[in-house]
Amino acid sequence: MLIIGIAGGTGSGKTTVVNQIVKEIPSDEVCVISQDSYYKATDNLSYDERTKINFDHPRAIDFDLIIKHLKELRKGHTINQPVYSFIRHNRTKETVKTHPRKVIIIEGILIFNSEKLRDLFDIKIFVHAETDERLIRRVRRDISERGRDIEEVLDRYQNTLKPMHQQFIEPTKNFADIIIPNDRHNTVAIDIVRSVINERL
Ligand SMILES: Nc1ncnc2c1ncn2[C@@H]1O[C@H](COP(=O)(O)OP(=O)(O)O)[C@@H](O)[C@H]1O
Ligand SMILES: Nc1ccn([C@@H]2O[C@H](COP(=O)(O)O)[C@@H](O)[C@H]2O)c(=O)n1
Repeated sequence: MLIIGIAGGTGSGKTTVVNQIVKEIPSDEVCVISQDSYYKATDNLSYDERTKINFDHPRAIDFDLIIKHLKELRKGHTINQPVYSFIRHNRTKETVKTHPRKVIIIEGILIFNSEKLRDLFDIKIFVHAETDERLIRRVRRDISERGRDIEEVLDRYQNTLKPMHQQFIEPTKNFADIIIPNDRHNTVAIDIVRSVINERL
């Protein structure tokens, strides 16, 4: 079994890179876990209170549950991965059965922040894109897919996202084995990652 962690700032292209890697691997040999599924449940808060949460700070993430689930998968057990709603800013009641596979990929902005989690990764990849490129992608994606408007995205960017990126995400690039420059679609880097996976399996 090979556990691959893919970190990088919001909009850097983590999900896109994961999809490119996964499409070349038979579906019964790979599973994907998203850190976004593991935002802490906040049923005790009102919607207005939830909109004020700093989602780019490590304390927003249930690292204990991610680590527990990865260890379960490593033992060959199926897990119930939570499902998160960016519209409601909360976990839903649904879960997705995620089965153990030869290759387990986990992606998220803060996954290199926890030492205990980092220690579970066989390969650590950081996806890099310039700040302005990430902001442009984030504006487009959050408006079209996550039910946001331009004011929401820019306020969040200025108040939490940018300072948290500098404090908690960018420094974790130093933990990476491979850094993928992703200002443009980087097919060479994806090919290299695929070869590394094939070699290790
Ligand atoms: N190399 C790229 N060039 C142009 N657009 C990209 C690139 N990589 C990702 N995108 C686009 O940017 C947006 C955010 O990408 P995504 O993979 O969701 O980022 P992340 O998971 O890191 O937040 C998506 O709309 C995606 O299609
Ligand atoms: N309710 C939420 C929860 C998180 N976010 C933002 O999502 C970003 C991380 O997801 P990516 O897919 O972009 O890596 C993070 O920057 C949070 O600000 C949100 O907007 N709303």
